[in-house]
Amino acid sequence: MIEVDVGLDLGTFKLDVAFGNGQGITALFGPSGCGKSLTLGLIAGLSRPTRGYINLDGQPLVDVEKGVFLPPYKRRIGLVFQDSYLFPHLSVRHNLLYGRWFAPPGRKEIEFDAVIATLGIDKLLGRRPARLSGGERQRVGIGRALLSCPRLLLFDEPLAALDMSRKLEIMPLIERIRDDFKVPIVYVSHAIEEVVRLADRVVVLQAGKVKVIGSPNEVFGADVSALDDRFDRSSALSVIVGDADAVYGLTNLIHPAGTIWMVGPAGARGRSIRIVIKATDVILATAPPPETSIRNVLAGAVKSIYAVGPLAIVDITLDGAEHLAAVATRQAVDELRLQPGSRVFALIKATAIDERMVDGSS
Ligand SMILES: Nc1ncnc2c1ncn2[C@@H]1O[C@H](COP(=O)(O)OP(=O)(O)OP(=O)(O)O)[C@@H](O)[C@H]1O
Repeated sequence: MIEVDVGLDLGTFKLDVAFGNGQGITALFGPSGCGKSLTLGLIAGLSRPTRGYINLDGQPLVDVEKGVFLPPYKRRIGLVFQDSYLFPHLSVRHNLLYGRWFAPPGRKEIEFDAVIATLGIDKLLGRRPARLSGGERQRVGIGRALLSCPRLLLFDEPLAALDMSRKLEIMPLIERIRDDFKVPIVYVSHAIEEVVRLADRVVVLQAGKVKVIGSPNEVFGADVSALDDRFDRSSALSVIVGDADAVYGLTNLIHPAGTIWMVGPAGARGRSIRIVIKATDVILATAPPPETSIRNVLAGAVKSIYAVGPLAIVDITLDGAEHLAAVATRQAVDELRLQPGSRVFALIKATAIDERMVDGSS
């Protein structure tokens, strides 16, 4: 486990963060320039903090006050970046075996064949990186990091350069790495869908400081004041997969506030998954609508209303206690006479929820 409590003074930018992780994936999330990559660099040992300490599994990696600084190659931390920086003159196999050099003697518990099988890269072993697609390069980069038998994996926007279908291929692999190899991961991203799908806990950074720490549901479903990026707000809901409608290609999801239909498959019936709903995809009503084309009606009560210019963010406590954020015009909020405590029905188009929004992990 990692314990971080560090400061870094770069003159124009000051970083001051404290957080820990557990098993699974801890996401560092926040807007561009908030300090996510700097934090990863401090954990990896690519730069030195100006104050504080970082411990990994109880071992000090850096402790400014005690003058401790373990060099990066002794930390047993694997790195995966947006671009994997594979050695162009080496085959995929030799790039992977390069990662092996960093595994400590007698500690090769992560096996070459298992990594190849998990990442589906057996057919690529003889190729040079120039002949790989972006998604394939990322798989190899992940494999190389994993084969060093790291105590921790750091991912810095690993999917940012990939298109949506490549992202959908790689995300389950990251989940399998978490589940099969049990290596804890610190994952930097500013893509909310990725974070909600992958993260077990989220550390939200803002202007170099930790703003909030919690599960995706707590962080993205919390008070609207928890996140500043208000017009990019989304909520994470935990649902159980119900029946699929093969004729129409829809899947029924069960939530205490109502049933939800989504487009496409969501995996096995009875599975617990998270879905993400953008605040701009939610329409508010004060009574359940009669006949409409809207499939999804979730019941709840207004918790708070936050006005920003002509718009308002309405934070709803759904029946069953999860939160859902909606964006509406202030005019609509006034006409509906919404105020904290008002009974409200959130209408969400089925097309707003699809397989991109589904957590495939559980
Ligand atoms: N060596 C440096 N000297 C001075 N300022 C720096 C240095 N490196 C980064 N910064 C600044 O520190 C801030 C945080 O940078 P960082 O790369 O951690 O952001 P980030 O949250 O990872 O952003 P992004 O999502 O865009 O990658 C930025 O304002 C950046 O300009």
